[in-house]
Amino acid sequence: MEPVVDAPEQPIPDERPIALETFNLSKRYRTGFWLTKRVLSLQQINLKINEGETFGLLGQNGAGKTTFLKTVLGIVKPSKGKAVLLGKAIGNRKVKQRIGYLPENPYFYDYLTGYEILEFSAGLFGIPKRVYKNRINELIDLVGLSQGDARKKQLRQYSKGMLQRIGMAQALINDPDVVFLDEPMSGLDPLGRYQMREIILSLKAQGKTIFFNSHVLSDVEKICDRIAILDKGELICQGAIHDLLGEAQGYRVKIRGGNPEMLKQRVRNLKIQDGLWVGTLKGDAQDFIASLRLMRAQLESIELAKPNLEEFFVQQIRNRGVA
Ligand SMILES: Nc1ncnc2c1ncn2[C@@H]1O[C@H](COP(=O)(O)OP(=O)(O)OP(=O)(O)O)[C@@H](O)[C@H]1O
Repeated sequence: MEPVVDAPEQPIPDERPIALETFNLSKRYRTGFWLTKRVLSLQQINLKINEGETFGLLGQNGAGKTTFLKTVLGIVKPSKGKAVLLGKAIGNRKVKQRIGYLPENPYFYDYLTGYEILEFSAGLFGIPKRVYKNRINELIDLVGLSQGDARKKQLRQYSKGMLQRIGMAQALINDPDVVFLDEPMSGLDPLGRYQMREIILSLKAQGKTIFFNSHVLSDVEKICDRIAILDKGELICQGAIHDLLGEAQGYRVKIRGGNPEMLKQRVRNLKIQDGLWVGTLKGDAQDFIASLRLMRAQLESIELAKPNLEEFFVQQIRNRGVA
């Protein structure tokens, strides 16, 4: 009789259709007076985002986040590689009808009022008046500009936060399936950030695919299903936040006494807290415990700790010896 062997556990495939996929997407800018200098802003990026997913692209200043976004939207031409958005190559007109985009620093005709700029955008999409009248009112409400006379004010009288909100409304005028947001929280005060998060979460609840660039890692952690980190144009990791943080977990220790130089060799982010050394173990916990006597240290506590996204981000960048 054949021995019964348990089938190996297969990962459950994600059945959702792919909203965006890039294949070795690369961008090299030419700069300098004679355009002889080259900046490699994106290096062979392979990224996949499923429909209905909220995806955050993280990276330091100049990492290539905006370049990535502009490249997949067809605003910037890739030097190599390709991207497929909603099943079509970059620049497809029908696809453009189904996407919304909030640039990092949106430019508006600032003599138009909030209502007029939305009317103008609706016109660009060919949305009939009977449809856009209601939609504009709903959007003005959604982005929190329905109070007072904001809709009637010219945009030159808007604050940075108000401009960001009207930019968000503009990005949603065509009721897009995929929304691209470049630093949507930038320039917002804490209440504004909270409201922007709520708007993004409501779009997520409607099943829209949301892609956004951000520096504000606490927001990303609250909103995103998956993230990727770009560093100097290279993708250094991507995955579900839960999985990435889970893999990066380590032991957090509290230690009494001990030689700080020796402790630093074994404990990351070592600092003093309430008279104890505190940090995260670099290597094996058993080895560390065995070496405590040598370091003249006493272990007060040891616990499994998941880093938050900010710690994870810093760790990833440091591991590349960049930060
Ligand atoms: N039009 C351009 N011409 C030349 N170089 C450019 C151009 N746009 C961007 N770059 C360069 O490409 C690199 C990536 O820039 P990008 O704006 O994509 O980064 P980012 O991650 O969005 O930065 P930030 O967070 O500061 O907005 C930088 O070195 C930048 O100087």
